[in-house]
Amino acid sequence: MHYVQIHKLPGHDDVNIPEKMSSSASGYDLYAAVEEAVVLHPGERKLIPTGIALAMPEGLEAQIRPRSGLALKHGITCLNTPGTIDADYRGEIKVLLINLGQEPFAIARNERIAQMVFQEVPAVQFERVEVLSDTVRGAGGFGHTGK
Ligand SMILES: O=c1ccn([C@H]2C[C@H](O)[C@@H](COP(=O)(O)OP(=O)(O)OP(=O)(O)O)O2)c(=O)[nH]1
Ligand SMILES: [Mg+2]
Repeated sequence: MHYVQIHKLPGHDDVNIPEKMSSSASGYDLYAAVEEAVVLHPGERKLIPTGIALAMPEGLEAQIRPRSGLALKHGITCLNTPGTIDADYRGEIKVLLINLGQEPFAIARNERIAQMVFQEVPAVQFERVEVLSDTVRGAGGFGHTGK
């Protein structure tokens, strides 16, 4: 179990903190902390506040991912998916939504707009070499193994 500190930003006491909607869900749903309903017109993108900030242990990150229901029914997704929340970020978590659908989409306060998944992130140290080890794949990629 990892302990993550959560801070509710002033004026957002009424906004729910991220929540799992089933006991083994991967994602904690994020709630919109918009003051009043925000409309995303087709093709439009907007940064939606969540009213929360986190302090997680070093070695973790949080990913902001779309909700599939919003994507399927309304064409609403995260433009930068998965969004990266760094362990040392202390600002408000925001969600960059885009409307890829054909109809305007309204986001109300306390509506679930995306989900946040925590991941362990290994630290690496680069070791510069002149030659890399051989593999069967080698430099083949981008469809090299067939359709
Ligand atoms: O969907 C997102 C993505 C990022 N962030 C915040 C937390 C993250 O730690 C910070 C920086 O994100 P990122 O590294 O993706 O953006 P950048 O364009 O590289 O900005 P920076 O130069 O600040 O790292 O912005 C969010 O709140 N929501
Ligand atoms: Mg960055």
